[in-house]
Amino acid sequence: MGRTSQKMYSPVAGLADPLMGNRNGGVKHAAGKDKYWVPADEEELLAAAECDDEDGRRPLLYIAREKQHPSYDHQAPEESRRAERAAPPFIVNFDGDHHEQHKNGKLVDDRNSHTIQDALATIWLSFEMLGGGGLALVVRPGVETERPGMPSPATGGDGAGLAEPLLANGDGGAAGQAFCSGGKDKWQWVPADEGEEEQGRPLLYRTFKVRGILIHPYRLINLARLILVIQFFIWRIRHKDSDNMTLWWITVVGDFWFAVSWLLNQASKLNPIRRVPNLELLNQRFDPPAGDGGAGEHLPAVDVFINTVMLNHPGDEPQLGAPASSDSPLDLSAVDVRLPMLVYIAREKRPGYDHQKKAGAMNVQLRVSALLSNAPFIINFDGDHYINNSSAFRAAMCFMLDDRHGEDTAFVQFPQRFDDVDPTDRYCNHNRVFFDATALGLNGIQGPSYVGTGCMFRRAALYGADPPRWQPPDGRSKAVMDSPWKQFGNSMPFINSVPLATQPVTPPASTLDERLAAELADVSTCAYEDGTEWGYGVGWVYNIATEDVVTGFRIHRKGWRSMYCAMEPDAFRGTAPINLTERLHQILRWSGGSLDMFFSRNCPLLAGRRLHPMQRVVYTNMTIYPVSAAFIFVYDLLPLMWLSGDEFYIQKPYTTYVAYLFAGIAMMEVSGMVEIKWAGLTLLDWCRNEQFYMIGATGVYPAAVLHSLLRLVGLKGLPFKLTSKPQSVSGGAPRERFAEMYEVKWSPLLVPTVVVMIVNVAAVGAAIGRAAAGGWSFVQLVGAAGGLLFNAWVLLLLYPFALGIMGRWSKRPYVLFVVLVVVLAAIASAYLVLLAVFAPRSVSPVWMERWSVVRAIVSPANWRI
Ligand SMILES: O=c1ccn([C@@H]2O[C@H](COP(=O)(O)OP(=O)(O)O[C@H]3O[C@H](CO)[C@@H](O)[C@H](O)[C@H]3O)[C@@H](O)[C@H]2O)c(=O)[nH]1
Ligand SMILES: [Mn+2]
Repeated sequence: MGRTSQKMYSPVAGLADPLMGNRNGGVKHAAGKDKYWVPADEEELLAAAECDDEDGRRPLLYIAREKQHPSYDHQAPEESRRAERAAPPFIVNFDGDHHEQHKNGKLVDDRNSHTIQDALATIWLSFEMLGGGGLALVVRPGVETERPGMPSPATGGDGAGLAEPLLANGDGGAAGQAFCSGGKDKWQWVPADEGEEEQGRPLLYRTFKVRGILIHPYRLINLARLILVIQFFIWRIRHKDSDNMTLWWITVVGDFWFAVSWLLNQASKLNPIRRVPNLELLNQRFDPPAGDGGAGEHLPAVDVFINTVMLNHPGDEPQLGAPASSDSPLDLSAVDVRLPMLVYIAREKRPGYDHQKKAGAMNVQLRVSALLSNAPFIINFDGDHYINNSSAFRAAMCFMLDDRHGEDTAFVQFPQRFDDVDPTDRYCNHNRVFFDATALGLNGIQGPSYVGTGCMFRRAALYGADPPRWQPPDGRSKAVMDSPWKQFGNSMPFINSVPLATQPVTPPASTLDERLAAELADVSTCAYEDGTEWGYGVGWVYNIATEDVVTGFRIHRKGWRSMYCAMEPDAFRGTAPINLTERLHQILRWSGGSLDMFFSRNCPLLAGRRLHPMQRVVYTNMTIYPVSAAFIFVYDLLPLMWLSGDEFYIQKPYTTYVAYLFAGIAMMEVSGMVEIKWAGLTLLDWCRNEQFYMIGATGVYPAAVLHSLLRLVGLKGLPFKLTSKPQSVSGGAPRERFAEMYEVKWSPLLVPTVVVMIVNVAAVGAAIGRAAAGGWSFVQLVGAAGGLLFNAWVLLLLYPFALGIMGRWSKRPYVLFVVLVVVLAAIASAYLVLLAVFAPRSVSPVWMERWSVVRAIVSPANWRI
């Protein structure tokens, strides 16, 4: 398909000014490659949508830039059009469940609409599988009416809520001050940076620490627990007394591992830090409104990366937006608008080349954007996430541009928040404990880990540069300048762009001529990365299921910091898997990937001294945690003992052992209770977290351990599945709410947890049978009660799992209890019968008498009538 260069840049229907790259004008490409490259136009987009085979995907580049096109909506459902009209000027929304977002008219935060325009953003969409159906992108041009901290029509003239995004009620005032004093739910936090303020430096963000009345008891409890744990081990070693020494050893090792993993997990939580961006100050310093003399600098540019992968979308075809026309809902004639450049990339995929999934797509975006806009900052979103608070980009800028640690800050991570999770959050999709407690602990060290989406990066950090605080005195960053082609590949324009990526303000994007188009095509090929450091030392990291944690780790390892920014309304929101099996596969991917990282050259224990010692502890915990599950699994099966005829004790004196365990667990739980206070969580959030940990620990984490062992001996390991998302169906009958949650999808991953459940229920039944048989001493009774407590605890933790495998029945949870009681009664009586038959002496005479009656009735001798 030869195209003249003139045609290449001519407008196509649906876009006012698209610039399409194709490689035909290029000079670098061997003719043999041609079949992988096609001109990008509308028909091709449609054709590509139908091509969803994994290998041999053709690359596609589609560029629309600047001005004039008011709406670019792939789905263009009537609802979304209405929302567009109702909402203020500038919206970017990319989300798999677009329709739902519009339902309540609450598509995005509608109070401010400047983010993208102010930050001069460029948007890059990378299609893994051009499916369009679930993707909706609405880009609306900004109108010069409102600005954070200024009266805005959308907030009825009260811009205070914008100036202080962390104040839920918008009770503004000087940023940070009101946050700690006025906010009624924020009494837990006090300023921690007063000294810095005195030096008269402008603080683009404020730092808060937990109020002493909470944090001191918290630390004290954990110190006490540490002492208790040490005491416990001394006691156990001194009392090598057990009915079964093998089990004794297993439990000593197991308890020791639990102690270590508890320490790894707890240590990083002791100094939680919250940071609050001061948007008002940012606005004063940068881009002051017209009439202010215009003395301020401009905010740096941001490239916005969005990956989309469509899964199971039944025959949805992308629709390109309607051409701008007279009945367009927006009249832009009177406003000064600048629509960001919009680039669609479907990179080349070719048999024989590992496309490296998301990491591969990110790296192509990194290169293509370097050639077109080369913004010093990048923000990335998964296809299933969208922007919810348009002040978010500016909030991130507060951290990047602050005088204190700004230039050493590689990324600003926002929490992941989710829509359409059932209200009880049955499978802990919200991950509140991580995002509201753990992350704040990391914030007090070197910074939060990168979690894959909703994260603003400094481009140079992704290229492997050293942070200024670790740069050699001669000012040259070795990592970036040494033999650049070996690191970055052969594209000279790309290599030339690298040093410019650190400039605060990016020069205007280059003009898209034929040579550039060829270059863009070239950097999107599979072969481009051959023999380079892409995926290793440069960009997103390859060959791992959790590219996010590793990519963040490599950046921290170089000595960069990161910042955590939770704001209200949530900066970004996304979708989560609410089906049990999907959720388990998700955490299998995470835990398997994490363990792979531990056993790789990116092991945190191997990192150099630039990694903060406590940050090393954090990453060690983050990668090795699945190992605990091996022990948890064994412990969960210990109740099997109840089924054996004889009773025995793992550790004697048994009551002391139980007392230690009880005290240790109680202290841990109390510590958790204090933690939810300062994290602003509910008891339910916390319970769900405990429950889901146990669910993972019984089935998924052991599988992850198995996976890593397979990989260690050179096998392939387990295959990881992509998370499938709740599908939104446009039109038709309204779907059942959370239908996906009630679907039972069998998978081997469910089996171990089912086994643990059966064992524990059976143990309780047997214990009841035994107790009923009578003849127990007091000590035996106490032992039995302790055992029962353990069983009940395990079962309570597995409750959401039980609901999950009940499918639709879980809408009536009482069914579960009826079944439980019936099963327990059945097991208890069966156990009693077994005892009567095989060990009559251990059954009390009363039961034996009854038993003889029963036997007489069922005895064949009496069957004759
Ligand atoms: O071949 C692929 C696969 C995935 N993606 C993108 O990766 C995202 C993450 O996949 P998803 O199925 O949503 O998995 P989650 O478990 O929800 O993802 C979490 O965990 C991943 C690491 O396992 C991180 O990359 C994600 O950012 C993080 O949200 C998708 O939305 C896509 O945007 C691609 O671009 N290409
Ligand atoms: Mn996701």
